[in-house]
Formats: sequence, C-alpha cells, structure tokens
Amino acid sequence: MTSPASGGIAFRGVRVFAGARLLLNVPDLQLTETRITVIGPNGGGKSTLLQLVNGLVEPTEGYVSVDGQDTVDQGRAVRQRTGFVFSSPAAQLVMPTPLEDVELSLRRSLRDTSKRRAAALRCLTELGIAELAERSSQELSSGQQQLVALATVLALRPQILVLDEPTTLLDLVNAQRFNQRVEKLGQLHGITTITATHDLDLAARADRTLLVHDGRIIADGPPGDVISTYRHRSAV
Ligand SMILES: Nc1ncnc2c1ncn2[C@@H]1O[C@H](COP(=O)(O)OP(=O)(O)OP(=O)(O)O)[C@@H](O)[C@H]1O
Repeated sequence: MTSPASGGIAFRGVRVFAGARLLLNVPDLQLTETRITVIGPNGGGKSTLLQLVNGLVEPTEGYVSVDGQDTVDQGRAVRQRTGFVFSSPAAQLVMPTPLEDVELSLRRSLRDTSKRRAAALRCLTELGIAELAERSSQELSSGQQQLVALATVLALRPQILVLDEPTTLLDLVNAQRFNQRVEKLGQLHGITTITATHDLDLAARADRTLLVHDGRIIADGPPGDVISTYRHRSAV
C-alpha cells in the first residue's frame, strides 16, 4: 500500500492565479478513491482543478503530485499515466480516420506498424466501435467522435483518466453508453477516474464528490451529501 503522503493525487498549498485574479485555491487535498466526480456552477474552477492533475495547468503556488510524482517537474511521466478527455472531441481528433488517430497515440509505445495497427483495432473493438475504424472522423456523430477520443486516450493504458464534461455534446442514450463504457473499462483495468460533470446522476455514481465554487472546494464527501448541498445552494 502506498503511504498517504505519496499515494493517489495530492494538492498541497495550491493556488492558481491569472494575473492578480485567484482562479483556484486548494490548500490540502488527497484523492485516493477510484471514482471521483467534480461538480459545481459554471466558472467555479472544475476544469482548472482537473487540468492541474496532469500538468496542463501549473500551480502558481504549491504543488500537485500523482503517486508522488510532481505534475510540473515530472510532467511527462505524470502525463504518461494520466489520460485527459476533453468535452470537445474535435480537440483530440487530428487524423483522417479513427484507426489512424489511435495509431498516432501508440506511435511511441509500439514501433512495429502491424502490431500498432492490431493494437489500435483491439482498442476500438473494446469500446464497441470497430466498425468506425476506417470511416472519416469528420463525418462521425459527436457521440461517435467522443468514443474515438476516449479510445485514443485508453490506448495508452492510463492509470488515471481525467474526463472534463465528456458527455456535454451527447444525447441521453449516447451519454449513458459513454458512461457505461468508461465505468466498465475502469473496473476492468483498475483505472481511477476523475470526472467533471453537470450531470448529477453521473456525479452520484462515484466514491467521492467535490463541489467547486468560486475557486474553492466547498463540499467534499459521499456524492449524496455533496449533491444535496449543491442543490440546496442552487435553489432559486
Ligand atoms: N486561461 C485562463 N485565463 C484566465 N482566466 C481563466 C483561464 N481559464 C479559466 N479561467 C477562469 O477561471 C475560472 C474557472 O474556470 P473553469 O473553466 O475552471 O471553471 P469550470 O467550473 O470548469 O466552468 P464550466 O462549468 O463553465 O466549464 C473562470 O472564472 C474562468 O473565467
């Protein structure tokens, strides 16, 4: 077992500024649960919090570590084990077809092109989208694109998966399908997931939920309690 000081995701004395403006203030946070959800109003700081986990945002003060590795000093190592899925899949799909995008993710870990192609296909198959492999990515629906974006990240077998409002563009059926696949693969491969979401049903399916408001974590604990606090505060 890892020690509480180094295991999981740790924030110590973290403050993020944009100029003089304080965007996020997290004095002390240790995340060791498998499924974590982050909720809160627009502009509260959820994305900033998530992006600190893999060094996409650097703390102005303090530090963030993943299993003892500093997200700034050891950013590359952290990013190798921490996959990030954005709300807009277009940001993550750069190749003409899904198969080529997953192959691109694997270019460093698998040099042999035929093995790489086979691994990319396996990854698409695992997500139930093998039939999309050679379609034009631009012509896929948002839901299909979001699953392909997830495949490009999962291909690298991350230990931690950070999902920033991943189902915003999806209809109810596709959002449920996406969430079920993430959940199933998370359990299958022992992946920790941290998901920012406005979907409170999804937020409830977690071991721990954080409520972020005005750049601070104002509630933290079992999802039911934290969601009630959020609903209570948001009541108009
Ligand atoms: N690069 C940046 N420069 C300046 N301010 C920023 C930057 N990125 C975010 N902010 C500000 O930081 C605050 C937190 O934004 P953030 O995107 O983290 O919130 P959020 O909770 O994810 O919001 P939403 O639910 O709308 O996605 C906002 O006031 C936003 O305007």
